[in-house]
Amino acid sequence: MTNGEWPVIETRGLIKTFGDVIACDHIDLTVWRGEIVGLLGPSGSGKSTLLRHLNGLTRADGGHVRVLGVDLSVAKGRELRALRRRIGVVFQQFNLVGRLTVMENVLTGALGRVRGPRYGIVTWPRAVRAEAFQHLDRVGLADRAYQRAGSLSGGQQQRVAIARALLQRPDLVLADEPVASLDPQTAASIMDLLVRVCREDQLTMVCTLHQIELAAEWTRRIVGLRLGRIRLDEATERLSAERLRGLYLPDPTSDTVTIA
Ligand SMILES: Nc1ncnc2c1ncn2[C@@H]1O[C@H](COP(=O)(O)OP(=O)(O)OP(=O)(O)O)[C@@H](O)[C@H]1O
Repeated sequence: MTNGEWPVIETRGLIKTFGDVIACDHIDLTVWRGEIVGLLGPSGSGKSTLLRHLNGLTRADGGHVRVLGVDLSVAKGRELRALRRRIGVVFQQFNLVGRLTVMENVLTGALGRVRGPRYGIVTWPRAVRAEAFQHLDRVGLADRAYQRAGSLSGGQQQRVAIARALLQRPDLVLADEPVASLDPQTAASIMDLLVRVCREDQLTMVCTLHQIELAAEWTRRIVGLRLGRIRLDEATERLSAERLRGLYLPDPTSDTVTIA
């Protein structure tokens, strides 16, 4: 699919091995600006490894990875740090500093553009504090700004993590199983929030998920991995539940998934 825009993510022949294990096996993936992509596949199929390549945390053994115009096969140092500032990451375990307030956690999202160490909320520029507050409001936690982050529920902590990612003013959001630690109802509300803010801010998102139902409901396109290979890549509305479940069949020889 193309929409006349430039690709935010482009991998060509991406290979990553760990000893005998081929975690990424010739992955060709193009993601266009504004797309909301669900990355599915059984445990060990290579989802996290692929995501780590997109963030420049892992370097490919072969092939090319280009993200937001940066060639990650060669980028390092300042260029890599500048790229990472444009990528908001949302983790399964939220990765907040529990003893700090919600507001202080959100403000760390601006560390890439506000120089110097910061000790306490008032040392941050007023405009950044206002922006952080706006994002807290968007995620529904304006009234919790001065509460310790560690005292919040899992769903609330993930909302704080989303506000922190938004304060980065990212172009791309990478979400690695953002709802895996949450109960079904909270998981749905977090997916709703993530997709809503991405649409509002015209952000591109790649989100690994374990729940087929959530991917079917909240993503526009599903990329399915199995044994390090892309086994399906289609608009979500065209994918039947049966084909999606096929990704998870235990025996590869009985795999009924159509290779895209
Ligand atoms: N640092 C590493 N060292 C050795 N093997 C690794 C490393 N990282 C990943 N692997 C292997 O690469 C394969 C893909 O792992 P990866 O974590 O990307 O899968 P995944 O689809 O994200 O799994 P899960 O859904 O369980 O998180 C697995 O066989 C895994 O054991």
